[in-house]
Amino acid sequence: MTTPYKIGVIGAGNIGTAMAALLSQSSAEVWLTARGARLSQISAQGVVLDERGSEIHATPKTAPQLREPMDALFVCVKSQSLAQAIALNKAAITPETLVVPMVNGLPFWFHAQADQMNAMPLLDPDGALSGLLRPAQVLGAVLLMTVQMDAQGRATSSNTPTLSLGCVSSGADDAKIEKLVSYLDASGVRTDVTPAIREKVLVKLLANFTTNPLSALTGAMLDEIGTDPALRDIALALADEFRTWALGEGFELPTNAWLVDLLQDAGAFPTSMLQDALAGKPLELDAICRAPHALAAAKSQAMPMMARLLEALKTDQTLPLPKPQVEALIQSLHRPIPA
Ligand SMILES: NC(=O)C1=CN([C@@H]2O[C@H](COP(=O)(O)OP(=O)(O)OC[C@H]3O[C@@H](n4cnc5c(N)ncnc54)[C@H](OP(=O)(O)O)[C@@H]3O)[C@@H](O)[C@H]2O)C=CC1
Ligand SMILES: CC(C)(CO)C(=O)C(=O)O
Repeated sequence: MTTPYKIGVIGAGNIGTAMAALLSQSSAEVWLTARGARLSQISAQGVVLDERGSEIHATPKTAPQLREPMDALFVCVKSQSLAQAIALNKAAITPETLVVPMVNGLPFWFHAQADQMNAMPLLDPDGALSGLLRPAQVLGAVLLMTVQMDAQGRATSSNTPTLSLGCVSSGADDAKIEKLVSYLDASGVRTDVTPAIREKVLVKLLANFTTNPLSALTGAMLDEIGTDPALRDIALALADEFRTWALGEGFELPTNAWLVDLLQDAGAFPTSMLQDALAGKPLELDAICRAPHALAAAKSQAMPMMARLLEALKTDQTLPLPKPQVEALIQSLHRPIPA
């Protein structure tokens, strides 16, 4: 008997549920981890993904944590839970396992080189990620997919999943990556392997940095941020700050005209951070906002607009803010920044 190709998916939220359902369409043995009531639910009923009207039902193997080595691991938790999730599932990770963190924001591996992770403090606070993972086994990922799960645990995806993968350092095993891509292809996940994964991450992060905290504070949808002059000015000031930092890192990012088109075309879509704010969940502020802000500060580049938004997000008020407070905030964000 041949040994099956084993893929672990950590976290049965929006993305993990969708990935487990899709990957179960290939011949891989798929494991999905969850906790509490969600673990009981997926163990009893499997997972369901509605992909633009066609339903995928799948019954991946389920567990609270993985206890055997995997060929590949997709880590589908929020960025602030990444280190803890990797540590909890370390039995699944051998030096041969490909590990794909599927999280938004600046990745912990962004400054990885050959055999050194050089992880960023805010993104790997206790060094767990650098301690457990070799740079050559980590694949950077940019996932273009919009998934939302209802109270019954049924996930709905409104677009065809598109995934860009890329090695984060030299020394990666191309044959292993090709094999993983063949399972993704068989799952209906359109995948490309790119040498420009850092640039792709920054292009997506440009959109997240400029819209996510602003939407969480104001409740604005993407098209509103792209259309309302007061909100758009704030978003474009944030884009200028982010673009300047990225240029210092060696990456030239798309223009403000590109960003405005993207926002206007997105329609009345709530950012992932606004969705979290509305659900009372913790926000991915470290990976999306604080880490770029801290890296810029380390190079003596101020990000005054982001600093003001982070200050506004420090309060323990319910988000989004009530309308009068939103108006006051927008006015204050338009005041000149003191020298
Ligand atoms: N939703 C989307 O359309 C998109 C999301 N992303 C990004 O993908 C990442 C995941 O997002 P999303 O799926 O929406 O987030 P969710 O909050 O829906 O899912 C995260 C899941 O991880 C679970 N989890 C956390 N820690 C563990 C653990 N140690 N063991 C098992 N499960 C754990 C959570 O469980 P519990 O509920 O128990 O905490 C939750 O079910 C984020 O970085 C997001 O920004 C990227 C593109 C699109
Ligand atoms: C839609 C987009 C690009 C907006 O920032 C996003 O990825 C998010 O909200 O997480």
